[in-house]
Amino acid sequence: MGLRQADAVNPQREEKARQVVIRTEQEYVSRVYARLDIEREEAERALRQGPAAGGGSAFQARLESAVATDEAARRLARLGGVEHGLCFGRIDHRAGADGPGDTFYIGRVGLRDEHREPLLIDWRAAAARPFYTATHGAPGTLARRRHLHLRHREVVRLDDEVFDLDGLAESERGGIVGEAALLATLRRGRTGRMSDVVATIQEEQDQVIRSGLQGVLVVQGGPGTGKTVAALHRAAYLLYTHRDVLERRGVLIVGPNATFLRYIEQVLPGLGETDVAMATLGELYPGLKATAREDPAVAIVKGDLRMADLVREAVHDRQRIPPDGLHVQTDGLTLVVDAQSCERARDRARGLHLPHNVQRRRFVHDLLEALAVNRAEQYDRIMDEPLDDLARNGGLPDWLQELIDEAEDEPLLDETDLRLAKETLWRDPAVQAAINALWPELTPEQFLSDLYADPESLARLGTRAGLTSAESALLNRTSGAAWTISDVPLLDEAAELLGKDDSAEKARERAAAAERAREARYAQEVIESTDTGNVERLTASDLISGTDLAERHHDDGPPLTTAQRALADREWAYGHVIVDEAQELSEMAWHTVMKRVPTRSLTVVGDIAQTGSAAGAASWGQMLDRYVPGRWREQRLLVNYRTPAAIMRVAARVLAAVAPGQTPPESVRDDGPPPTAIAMPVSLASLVQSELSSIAAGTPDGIGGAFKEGRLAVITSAALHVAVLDALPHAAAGATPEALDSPAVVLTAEEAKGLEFDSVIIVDPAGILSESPKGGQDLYVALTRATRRLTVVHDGELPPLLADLH
Ligand SMILES: Nc1ncnc2c1ncn2[C@@H]1O[C@H](COP(=O)(O)OP(=O)(O)OP(=O)(O)O)[C@@H](O)[C@H]1O
Repeated sequence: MGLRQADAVNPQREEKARQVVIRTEQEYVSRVYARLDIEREEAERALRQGPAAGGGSAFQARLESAVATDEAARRLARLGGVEHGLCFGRIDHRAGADGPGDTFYIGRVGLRDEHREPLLIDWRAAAARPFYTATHGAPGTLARRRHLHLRHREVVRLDDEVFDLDGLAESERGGIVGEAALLATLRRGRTGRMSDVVATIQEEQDQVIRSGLQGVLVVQGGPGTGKTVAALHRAAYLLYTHRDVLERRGVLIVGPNATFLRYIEQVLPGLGETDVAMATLGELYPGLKATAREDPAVAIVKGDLRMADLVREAVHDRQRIPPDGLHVQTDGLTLVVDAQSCERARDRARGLHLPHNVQRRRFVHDLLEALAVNRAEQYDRIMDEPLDDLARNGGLPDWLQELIDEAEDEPLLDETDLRLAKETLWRDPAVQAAINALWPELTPEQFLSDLYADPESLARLGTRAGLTSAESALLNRTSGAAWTISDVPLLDEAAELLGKDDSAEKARERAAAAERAREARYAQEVIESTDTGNVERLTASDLISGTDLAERHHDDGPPLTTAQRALADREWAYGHVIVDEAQELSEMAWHTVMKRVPTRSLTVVGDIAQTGSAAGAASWGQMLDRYVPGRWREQRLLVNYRTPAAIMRVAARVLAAVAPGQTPPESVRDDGPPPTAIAMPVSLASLVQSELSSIAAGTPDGIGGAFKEGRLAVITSAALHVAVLDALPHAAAGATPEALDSPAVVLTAEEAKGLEFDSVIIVDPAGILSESPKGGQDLYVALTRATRRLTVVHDGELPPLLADLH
């Protein structure tokens, strides 16, 4: 990692030199903050004042106001998020023959001074890259990398890595100080929220973060290797580097659950990005928040790709032909359309290759036409009856016969007659009911609910989709049961195949489109002519397109961000999608995710060894080859930044049993007490109390104080869950976003996924192992959540996998 302690040759002289260097850096950092304040004030003023008064129409005034407000609000949001640790690094390039090398300060945003000279380089800019990539073996042109540690706006410590002492100017050679910045960061107490690591990104992570936008990047890494945190920094980097595409199309981050999203939600704002869509899998179908649990056996079936065939078969099955033709009673007549005509209408509608509800319009029209013609024929026959009698009795004069013959050559209904007849028929509830029974208009929810509740259809259609009868039977449930996460891809698939008959809506939209295009053109002109002051446009969130703006401000009400619009639209195509804990996604879930990103620009982050979901991935190829055969690239992260080595040694034995091919990541931390095992009976409340005291006692932060932060989790088997909760009345229960704020929380292994705690108490490891087919993975996840302390509480013998515990 290239971290190096300073040699303390003469402590007094070192200290003095250190103080001088800190003072110099303080001056610079104060300038940077002063600049930030000025830019914030300017943005606030712009927001308060709105646009300069000008002539023009009311619309023009509204739009100008919108442009200025939008611009200022974005600047403020961006500048507001970067206060903490604004400037965290400095790089000094080697001096050359023509003079001293360049020095750059690296920070969360780019800032320029009043002369437009760079004051702070955005960490994502190319000029900042050596800060992350230089190593002692390959320092490039760097002479030194310096980490600046701030408390509020005060410089409290510096960590230097010197690559080339000769390459530094004379005045810079003294005062090389510091403890490894990375280790200092890692030793901090947990706060219940993930924070960004922009100051200490490691080289292997930097490669992930700055990997190209195109294609599928898989980031495979063991627990604590920084997959999540690297993926979030990658989102910020991609938005910065490809803002044209990504700001319009948006970036989506898919996380395993709402708690996890809450856990990571501060990272992107801290990096100056506030406009990224975040959703759980259960939220990918707009309007639904599916959280209900699914039986693992059912989840396996629902996650299988054959379900897409079942949904298709079931949609087709709702397009029916009456074997004896259609018979409808109306106006005292029985109208009839024979089976062949119904079949022709169905095939014609299907031939459109459009979604069910859209094809239905064609089918309804054709059947109404057939009914109208049949009605006209019946009327015709009734009218003709007296004449037929006359003809039979030979009483029909020649002139009348001629007239009748001529009329027979005419169509029964002209175009207008036909349209009116269809309209009249459609108003008759009996006609509507008869046609709806053959080809109903369906919502995805109604459709899927009906299907689940119909064992006969499930069995029949399941066979066509390649399901066994046992698998089909597992899908059966009562109508109205709560939606589960495994239902979401099926609802999504149904929505895709059913579509919406939005012809009326479309007509209205077309009428409005011309008007909007005019507004967009004008908005673009306003943007181009708006003076944005001297804030450097360094982050993606600063720019908005004219079309965006016209759309945002078209309706009254609060403007929508790209992320908000994208999340509300099932058919939104994102510019990039990041999937975290991606090993948990089923085939059907991938099917849904891939629909959201037709360009296949994805970052897939996970650990195959941690797959806990019954329908999850056994390998990345199993899930991805179908969509990007041989075209996904994999990057491995090999260093564990979370779990101390002593705990990881215990976890490694479990890993060897559950995923023999996988190597555990190497722990960068080697601190903390060895993990321990305690046999029941034990007072959980006292144990929790003493663990909380241990972590509150704090780890020195290297700055001089002790952290009052620190979190504890009790991870338990389902069997003992209730008993553990009873024993710990003050602990938060379950993975709720609020639980993150509690010092102690009781979780299952599944709920603990992706999270971390200073101290972890695992209760009933044997229970965790036996409760699910992937119990080994669950135990591995539980063991690797601790950043400092691990205690295992067991009943009876310790499982042999944990024999290494004291
Ligand atoms: N470069 C870094 N500098 C400082 N801290 C880091 C760095 N990389 C990772 N960390 C810290 O290590 C911990 C683990 O990171 P993260 O949760 O992203 O790992 P993960 O690979 O997603 O883990 P898991 O698979 O167990 O969920 C976090 O506290 C994170 O802040």
